[in-house]
Amino acid sequence: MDTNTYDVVVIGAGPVGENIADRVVQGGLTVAVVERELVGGECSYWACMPTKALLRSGAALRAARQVPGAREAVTGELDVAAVLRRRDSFAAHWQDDGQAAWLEQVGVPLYRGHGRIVSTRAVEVTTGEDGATVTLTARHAVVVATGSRVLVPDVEGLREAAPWTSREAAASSTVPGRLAVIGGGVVAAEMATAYAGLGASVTVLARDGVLPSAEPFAGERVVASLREAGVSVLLGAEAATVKRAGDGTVSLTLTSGAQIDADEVLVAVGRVPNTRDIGLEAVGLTPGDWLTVDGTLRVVGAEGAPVGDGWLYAAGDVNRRVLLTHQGKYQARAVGDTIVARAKGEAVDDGRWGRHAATADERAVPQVVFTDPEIASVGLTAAAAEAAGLRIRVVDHDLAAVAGSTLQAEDYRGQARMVVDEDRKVIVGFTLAGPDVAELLHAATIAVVGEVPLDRLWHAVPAFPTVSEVWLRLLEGYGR
Ligand SMILES: Cc1cc2nc3c(=O)[nH]c(=O)nc-3n(C[C@H](O)[C@H](O)[C@H](O)COP(=O)(O)OP(=O)(O)OC[C@H]3O[C@@H](n4cnc5c(N)ncnc54)[C@H](O)[C@@H]3O)c2cc1C
Ligand SMILES: NC(=O)c1ccc[n+]([C@@H]2O[C@H](COP(=O)([O-])OP(=O)(O)OC[C@H]3O[C@@H](n4cnc5c(N)ncnc54)[C@H](O)[C@@H]3O)[C@@H](O)[C@H]2O)c1
Repeated sequence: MDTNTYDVVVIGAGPVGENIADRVVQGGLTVAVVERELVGGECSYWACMPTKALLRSGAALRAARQVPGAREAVTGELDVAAVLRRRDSFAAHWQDDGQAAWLEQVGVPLYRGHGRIVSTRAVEVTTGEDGATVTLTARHAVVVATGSRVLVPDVEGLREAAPWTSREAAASSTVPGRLAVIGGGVVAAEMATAYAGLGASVTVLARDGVLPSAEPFAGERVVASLREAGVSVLLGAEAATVKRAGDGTVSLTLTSGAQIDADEVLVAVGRVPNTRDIGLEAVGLTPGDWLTVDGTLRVVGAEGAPVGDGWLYAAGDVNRRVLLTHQGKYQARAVGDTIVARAKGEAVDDGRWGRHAATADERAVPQVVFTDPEIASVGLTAAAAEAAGLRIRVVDHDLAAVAGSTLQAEDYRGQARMVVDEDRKVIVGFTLAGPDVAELLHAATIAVVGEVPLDRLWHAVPAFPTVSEVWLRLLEGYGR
């Protein structure tokens, strides 16, 4: 038997590629994984984990300062070196031995190198700097899980100024004195929060506002608290030119003519797919494009038909459905099980909420933005629900007006919003803004995914005195 032939070949060992391999092995097929950097991908080393570690100490300090008794015990500021050390450990010191060992343990061969599709079901891996290659052949499927990287916009001088991307922001061993941030999305909001907490003087150029795709109150509360923390948030501001001087200072000239000087500039205006050099031309697709997929995550061409006989799949960031680790891993479970089912000639259950469909990607995506306050949301915002043609009713409640919140912290500030589909009497969207609301989100996710009728939710009684009592207040606000 050709030892380079497997049932499935996965290109990319980020969180998504790892989980695809796991499902395929669980299903009794063989699989090989190709990775050119670190097993674990962006999330483990330069995204979710290190950034949340950078944010967590500041959040813990704020929480302690909001509770009399604990407040008095806090006698200093953040220990920056200790925060960075903890971050380093959460990034596994940028070593992937642990995750590579896991692949070995579950019986998945790892090919280290750059993977490129060369023909139907064949992936060539360039394994070393000498250009040595090995070709892997898949009996059933190839899955592209190559993720995404930062988008650097065409701002004059920006590339030459060697800006920070999310990678440098996540992994820096120093805190710049002055940090300018271009962008107002999730990365910009979280990194402005983290670096302000670590002592940097931060300016945010939020051309399109802060967290513009969330409920408006979310962005407003984050802007207010960033400003309270000393961050200069310039709404509507856009960089026109960027220049780094010999002493390292970066000068940004805005379209308004104003100038901002900083020690580093972080660019955080979105992502592009890692598809430039993966052999898409070999299957009639355009290198550099996001991959479009059908309901079972098979890559489709311009006409909407699967590539070839449907042997090519794409999951995670690279298909642009949802750029979040947990949704990518959810897709991984679906795609892994689908490939196994098709290989065994079993029926594929790709109907709405079917075992092989990633239905939640459409209308039930949970996300937590770890700013101050935390923004936890699932499903549609009111604006998105209206744009989707739903007849909705919005119910808001002040999170501070719940017994559990008053106990949680002095001067607790927050807001909750429930978006109800009036025709079906179910929740289609839920957003919480407040300290420590992240862990409240899953209840809302279950209500949205389960399409639990409002009159049944009255029987889901929140414990007293918890912040979850906001559920009762929202139902009372809606009326019985
Ligand atoms: C700063 C930041 C913070 C984030 N925080 C969160 C968060 O808190 N929660 C959350 O859910 N999401 C978060 N995300 C998003 C999350 O990181 C991504 O959604 C997730 O990493 C996508 O996983 P993936 O496996 O699709 O891609 P990736 O993690 O990008 O992994 C792809 C892998 O493929 C490899 N690869 C690429 N091309 C090739 C090739 N040709 N050959 C071989 N290997 C290749 C890469 O080296 C990489 O290891 C964050 C993103 C950023 C930028
Ligand atoms: N906690 C989390 O879940 C988390 C944290 C970080 C990142 N992520 C994920 O990573 C992805 C990337 O995050 P991101 O913040 O880079 O992207 P984003 O899409 O969240 O935000 C980018 C922002 O930049 C703005 N923008 C676009 N082009 C611009 C330009 N030329 N000049 C100025 N502003 C411009 C957009 O209006 C948008 O608000 C997101 O999809 C997000 O889901 C998730």
